[in-house]
Amino acid sequence: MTQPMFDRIALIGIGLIGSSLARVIVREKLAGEVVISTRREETLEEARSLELGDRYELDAAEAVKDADLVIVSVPVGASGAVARQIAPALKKGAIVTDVGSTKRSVIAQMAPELPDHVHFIAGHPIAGTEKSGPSAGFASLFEDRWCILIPTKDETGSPAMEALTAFWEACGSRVEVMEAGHHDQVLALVSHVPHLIAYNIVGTADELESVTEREVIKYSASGFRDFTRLASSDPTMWRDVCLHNRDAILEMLSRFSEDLTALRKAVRRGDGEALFDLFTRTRAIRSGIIEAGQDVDVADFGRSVVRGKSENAKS
Ligand SMILES: NC(=O)C1=CN([C@@H]2O[C@H](COP(=O)(O)OP(=O)(O)OC[C@H]3O[C@@H](n4cnc5c(N)ncnc54)[C@H](O)[C@@H]3O)[C@@H](O)[C@H]2O)C=CC1
Ligand SMILES: O=C(O)C(=O)Cc1ccc(O)cc1
Repeated sequence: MTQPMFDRIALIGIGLIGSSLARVIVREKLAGEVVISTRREETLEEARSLELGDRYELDAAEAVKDADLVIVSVPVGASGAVARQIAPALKKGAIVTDVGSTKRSVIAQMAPELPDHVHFIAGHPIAGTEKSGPSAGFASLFEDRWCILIPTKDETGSPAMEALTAFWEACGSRVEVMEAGHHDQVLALVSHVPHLIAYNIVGTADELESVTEREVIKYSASGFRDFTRLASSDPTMWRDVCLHNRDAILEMLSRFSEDLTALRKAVRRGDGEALFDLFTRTRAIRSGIIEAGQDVDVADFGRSVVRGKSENAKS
């Protein structure tokens, strides 16, 4: 029998992401033992009844003892508290990582709490759904998805970095290394602001007195349905994302508002040429993404979009 990649993996937080990791770790036999910890007893019991791990601990410090890899999968606002809790129990040489949707804040919260004798490498799988909780996860979630890693200290090219890269690749992902600030800008544009737009449009529909709820349900075409899917995402997770990537989100929202004002003006003036030009440009971006399939390079996509260009997809 081949050796598992890690003797013991501790998963702190067992919602959509933590439980998907648990499932793929078991399927791919990536750990000798999987230890699961979460804050609430009911959630831990749910994980136990789903048989997601080998051991279940309410105390996160107990869970990380002797673990070679610790993956923190909690709402980003709880990262500092979790790091503080686990710090005294971490094994020398352990790899500590996370999956949070924002990176500058998570690193600022966790790095000062963790001892020098561990390797802290922040992470973010760009894979998810609008669902949450232990039963929402599935083993194939990370397949053909990008996972962004952000080495802290001098982990670039280190054995820990190589081991974590190999771990994500075994989960089916492609790994890209990125700087935290750049990650936060790119994700503000391609994920955080789109979620805010969805929350906003669904909120607007909810408040519009001239349109009944029945009509919204009855006539919603797939475009609006897509918004309702995003807007049903977990409120705690998205509140934390907004609070912890504030600057980048505000910057992208300003750009968005400016462009929306220009679009509004084109509609008001009946400027068909401006509307046609914009719709042609955006259609090309979509085709580029589809043609490139999973070959879209997240960093390139982000860089070009953040720069405001559309040469985003590798062909
Ligand atoms: N949902 C998604 O599509 C994606 C989420 N992420 C990130 O992954 C992280 C986890 O998200 P999900 O798994 O979707 O959330 P979830 O709501 O499904 O699960 C969160 C888990 O964290 C636990 N938890 C909350 N506070 C805790 C604390 N103080 N100590 C210990 N456990 C605590 C909860 O009990 C639950 O088990 C978040 O940081 C999110 O930004 C990253 C990629 C995709
Ligand atoms: O459900 C969707 O469409 C998503 O966008 C999932 C998602 C949510 C948050 C992330 O940080 C990454 C992926």
